[in-house]
Amino acid sequence: MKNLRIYDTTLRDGVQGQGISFTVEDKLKIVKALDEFGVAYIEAGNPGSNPKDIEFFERVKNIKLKNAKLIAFGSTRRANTTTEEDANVISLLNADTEVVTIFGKSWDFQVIEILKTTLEENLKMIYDTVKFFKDKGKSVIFDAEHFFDGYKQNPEYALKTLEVALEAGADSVCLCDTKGGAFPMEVYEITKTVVDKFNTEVGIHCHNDNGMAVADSIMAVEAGAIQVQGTINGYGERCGNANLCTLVPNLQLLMGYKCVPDENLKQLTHLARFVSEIANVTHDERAPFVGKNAFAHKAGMHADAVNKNTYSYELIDPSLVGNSRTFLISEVAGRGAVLNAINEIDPTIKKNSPETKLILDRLKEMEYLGYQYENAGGSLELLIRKVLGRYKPAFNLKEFKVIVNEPSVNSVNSFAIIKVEVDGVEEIAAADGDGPVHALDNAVRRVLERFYPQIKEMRLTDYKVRVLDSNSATAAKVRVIIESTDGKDSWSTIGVSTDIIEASWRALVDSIEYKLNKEN
Ligand SMILES: CC(=O)SCCNC(=O)CCNC(=O)[C@H](O)C(C)(C)COP(=O)(O)OP(=O)(O)OC[C@H]1O[C@@H](n2cnc3c(N)ncnc32)[C@H](O)[C@@H]1OP(=O)(O)O
Ligand SMILES: CC(=O)C(=O)O
Repeated sequence: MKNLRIYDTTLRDGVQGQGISFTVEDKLKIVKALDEFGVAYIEAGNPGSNPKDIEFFERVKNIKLKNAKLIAFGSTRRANTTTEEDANVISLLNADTEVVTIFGKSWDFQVIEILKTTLEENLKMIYDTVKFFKDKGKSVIFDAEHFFDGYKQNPEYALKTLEVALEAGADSVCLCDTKGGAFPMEVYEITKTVVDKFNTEVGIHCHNDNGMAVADSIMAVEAGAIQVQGTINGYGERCGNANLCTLVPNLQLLMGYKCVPDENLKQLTHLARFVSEIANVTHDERAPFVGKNAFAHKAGMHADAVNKNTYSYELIDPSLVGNSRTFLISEVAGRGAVLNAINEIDPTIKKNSPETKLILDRLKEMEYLGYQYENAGGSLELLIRKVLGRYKPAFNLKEFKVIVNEPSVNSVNSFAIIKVEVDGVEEIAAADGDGPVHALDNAVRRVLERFYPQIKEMRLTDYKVRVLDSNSATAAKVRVIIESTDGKDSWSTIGVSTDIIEASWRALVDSIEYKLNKEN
């Protein structure tokens, strides 16, 4: 099994992505998590860029890393100056890391048009900067910026930049598809040329502008690259960098390369979510391997097959990357899929039992009316209980009234009055609220708490409304989904109606009934 070195740049190229910014504390937490996961290198910032990164490199010295080497990143010296007087170079030195990564231009067009210097001076900038850090005892990785674009237009010059970096003592060279437009077959060919020509460790750093960063990185590895750069969740400049959460499982579990210790791979889903959480970015649930949907089976035939043998529709055992399998129950489900949910309530029911068919038919009728059970597990459980005769309504609604006053007084504009009956006893309560649904929620709790004090433990954590047929304008049907928790469990319930208050009421009743039924 060939060992690869995983080089994470979430804290450097990752923060070049739109919307991504970490505090020093965030960076320290992510460094610890990446080190636990077992990456070889953590490129953690650009000390020549900002005071935050300078503070980070000062504070990170107090953290003892078990697996990873920390890297400070920066450019070659500027044109027509010396390394000693270049502020970026000096900041990089002051970061005091054992390894530095220096990026320099490998594309002649960029040298002329962007650096506005000569091809010869660019080679000197690379040589001087690498040599400067080697003389200071550092390990140096040379990131050949725009290497693939450069190679396609002027291969001699692109190769020369690598040669100069190696002559100056660089310990490895990394080929960058900086503009993110390379195709996998050309990455393979060009990387192979470099691997065959130079006796050094070759790395790959791909951007995703044409959507091929992961494929490109894999082809570079196949051509002999052993250092693989990328970011957690693919964050990075423009369309992002090669996503390590996709790359690592592909390389290690499907292709047989060694990236991190096998047992550490189980941390991957947690790591991906942890970084999303810190970045304050909604986690991509469709992400391969680490998204909630990566092992979610919805089509009836798929769910049936997975129940028989998981190999039928799963690339890997989800637990290998710390993820888990789910079955989504919907109108495209078959008996095999609903059986899993039924068996949680009654394990004696079989796929061929008449109840299974009755539940499936009821589910499909309700989805036809606009219900969607895959995100409403609480209501699904109640539907199953009702068909199985394992449901006892906690109360009967006698009536409710909701009054909306405009203009509102002190932002309270709604009142609700409700009458219920529990075991032959009728009770009435009234409450106000910030809107009609809030008032109704307050009133129903107030009246039911007299019978069921445990309702006090419950609170709503989310309320979503979706218009199902917007072309019916204000007569449109709406779907309300409510999420609730009692501190121990969380559950979602659904209501559908052309009247938003009625749809909300149905979701609210299911939420309360779910709580009371789960305790019986
Ligand atoms: C492909 C990559 O992702 S490489 C990493 C890029 N990362 C970043 O740019 C983030 C950090 N950057 C920064 O904080 C700032 O750009 C700084 C502090 C480094 C420089 O800021 P400024 O001095 O104000 O320059 P500015 O950002 O406007 O322009 C970039 C300068 O770097 C030069 N430059 C660009 N690439 C290189 C290189 N490989 N080697 C040397 N100089 C370079 C440009 O020619 C330009 O120089 P000029 O001012 O003489 O025209
Ligand atoms: C170095 C780097 O981030 C790039 O070339 O994309």
